[in-house]
Amino acid sequence: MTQLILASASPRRHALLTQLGVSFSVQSADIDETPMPAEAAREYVERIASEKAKTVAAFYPNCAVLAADTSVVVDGDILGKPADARAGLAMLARLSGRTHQVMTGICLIANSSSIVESVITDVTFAGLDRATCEAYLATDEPYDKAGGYGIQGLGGAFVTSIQGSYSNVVGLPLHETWALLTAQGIPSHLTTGDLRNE
Ligand SMILES: Cc1cn([C@H]2C[C@H](O)[C@@H](COP(=O)(O)OP(=O)(O)OP(=O)(O)O)O2)c(=O)[nH]c1=O
Repeated sequence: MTQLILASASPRRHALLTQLGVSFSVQSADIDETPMPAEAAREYVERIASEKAKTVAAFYPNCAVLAADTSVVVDGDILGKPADARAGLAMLARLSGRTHQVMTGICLIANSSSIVESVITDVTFAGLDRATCEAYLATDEPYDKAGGYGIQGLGGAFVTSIQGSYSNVVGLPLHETWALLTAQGIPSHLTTGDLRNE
């Protein structure tokens, strides 16, 4: 059976793939994530996910490799991880009281082919005051997350509604990932009926 590698250092992605009951190992891919000039958000997350997968696949040609990239998108602008509290404050101010998109590109290299797709979730934030943003930025939660918030943590308090996949916001859309893996013959507990570890 083909071995699956998750090309990611993200603990959220590890937890989500584990949730699917898929056997995998982990190799992080360190790549330059700078957007190209005028690159559209969807192209960007798909390109970065592909580059992460390719980087790891080059070392493990006989394995299947899964990678993802998540960005927050507001008015077409791509928000990555805030470098510091000042950048985080600017991001939260842009997200306050409105709807933005969270886009995740996923790439699976398996059986000599590379498949890439992206999933979009609309996330609506309540209006945030400066003191609340500053209190949030004093925690360490925002700094390793696109857009400077985590819906699965304290940042969930800012979210009034979402439309689309929740797991996509956290970094790996479960349904689409499962469908991609299944199409390439990579089994999960759903294919094997093995729920003993759940
Ligand atoms: C919006 C949002 C993002 N995130 C996370 C998901 C991703 O891990 C991260 C975006 O950064 P990414 O560059 O997509 O991923 P990463 O650097 O964490 O991991 P790797 O490249 O090694 O796979 O933001 C949340 O955990 N919650 C949220 O609500």
